Amino acid sequence: MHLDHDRRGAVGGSLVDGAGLPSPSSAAESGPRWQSPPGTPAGPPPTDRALRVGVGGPVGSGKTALVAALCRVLAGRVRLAVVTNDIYTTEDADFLRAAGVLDPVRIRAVETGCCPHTAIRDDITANLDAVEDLEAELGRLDLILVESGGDNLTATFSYGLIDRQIFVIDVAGGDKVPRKGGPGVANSDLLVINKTDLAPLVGADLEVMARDAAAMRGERADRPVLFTNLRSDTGAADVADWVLAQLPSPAHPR
Ligand SMILES: Nc1nc2c(ncn2[C@@H]2O[C@H](COP(=O)(O)OP(=O)(O)OP(=O)(O)O)[C@@H](O)[C@H]2O)c(=O)[nH]1
Repeated sequence: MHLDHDRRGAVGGSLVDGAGLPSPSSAAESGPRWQSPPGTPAGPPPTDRALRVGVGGPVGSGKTALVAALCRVLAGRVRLAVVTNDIYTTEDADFLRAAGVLDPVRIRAVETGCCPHTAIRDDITANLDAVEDLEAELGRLDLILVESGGDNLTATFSYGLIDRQIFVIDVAGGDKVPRKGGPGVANSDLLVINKTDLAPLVGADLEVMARDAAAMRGERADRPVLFTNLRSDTGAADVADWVLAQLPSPAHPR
């Protein structure tokens, strides 16, 4: 398989056959240290409340761009709301409101005042309050996206807050990032590798990233890897399809 710089694909899933990929690099060959033990993938989707999907990843990887893209695709198809997290501001919520991707009343900002991972993993109270407030005010929802503040490769969500988690990394840091591993790269329900348009500028090899991500994640069909270029929305529809596939039943109209 050849991944050109503007093409999205998947490994560990059904969208791209990883059979033609080069063999794992030596770093990945030693085996993922963060791979989920058998039996710990996300459970069945809830049927009595909205599906909660966390979007996490390093600073600037494209989490807000992905949430905006998902809102553009999904807002007309499901009853959707968004919670954003920033440390000291409401920057991401303000961006989404200004972009007009979702009715502003459906967007709630959490100011964590602390390291982003604390608010999505250690003390999830503020985020749970925001999610429950949205559900109380807006009535039955199908989907709530919870965007974490930008953190690092160790930051993942508590499954007490969300039902599925998307981890977003980007190409700008070089093609070494997937083989550095960490729980987001190895264990997230969906790994998104964004900014494929920057690959030629930073000398990143997308095939290496695909191969190392697959090695870290164990090439599980239920936990794919998708490549995106959110400058041009390339791949966003595939992420949206993955999100829709997590819902318990056919999406309700808004
Ligand atoms: N070239 C390029 N730029 C992108 C892409 N996706 C996002 N960006 C830009 O990258 C910057 C950071 O994007 P955000 O979506 O704000 O990233 P984030 O992960 O939400 O950032 P934090 O919340 O600060 O951690 C912005 O200037 C985006 O316009 C992409 O696919 N390609």
